Amino acid sequence: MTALKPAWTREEFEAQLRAKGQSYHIHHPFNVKMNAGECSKEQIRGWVLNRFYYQWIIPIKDAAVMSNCQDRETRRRWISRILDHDGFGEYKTDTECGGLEAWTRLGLAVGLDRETLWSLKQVEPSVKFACDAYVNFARQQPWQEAICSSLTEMFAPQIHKDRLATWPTHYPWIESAGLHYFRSRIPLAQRDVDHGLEVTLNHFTTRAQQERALDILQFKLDILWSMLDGIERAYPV
Ligand SMILES: O=C(O)c1cc(C(=O)O)c2c(n1)C(=O)C(=O)c1cc(C(=O)O)[nH]c1-2
Repeated sequence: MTALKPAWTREEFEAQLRAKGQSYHIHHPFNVKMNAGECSKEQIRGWVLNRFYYQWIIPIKDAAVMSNCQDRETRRRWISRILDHDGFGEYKTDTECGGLEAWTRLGLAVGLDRETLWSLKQVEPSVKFACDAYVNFARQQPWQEAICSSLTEMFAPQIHKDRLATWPTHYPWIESAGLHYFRSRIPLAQRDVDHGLEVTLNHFTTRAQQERALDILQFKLDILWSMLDGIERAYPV
């Protein structure tokens, strides 16, 4: 009989989750190429167009998390994620416009038009399947597991900062206002991660549960990685 492994402490568990950053899509060859200034206009447009589908599903995924969540305090905090992306009110400020609109501005800045983006018609099937797998996971699994899967956001501030640091030099043809989305996400991602980690560290407490959390995070990392695989294949040059 194998002895039960002891649970990791909160600190050890968080370190294990953070160590998963080594398979974040920041290391995907397409992302490395993009931030090294080696992508063509077509490749940048292809990435923006396909990544729009991820932006599209995020608020739907967050609504799925809420629909499964029995805890009012969690819902009170989670709801802001939907507003972050869909916006609210009168479209008077960047915050009211929301992330989908900011991503649209990025699309316009790289030379795509709104109709092409919002029709979703040119999204690669493999990118669509990968994103839909994330929504389905949130619909079908307990809300704590769906929240754990959002923890790839731990690694997102760096990828946004990399784009802000490299794109203006490498891709001067992109109007700088188009990069607002990346700037806006840095503080929001930090707030999301604080909440996501709190839920995850509180919920997954036995060693078996903690290992399950690592598998969930890997599943989400694989979604992001496969999206870039699909984009790289569709836009080879
Ligand atoms: O540009 C990126 O590489 C990237 C990655 C991720 C992520 O790690 O899931 C998110 C975002 N951006 C992002 O902008 C965003 O709003 C977001 C929400 C979530 C989530 O899982 O709920 N991930 C991400």
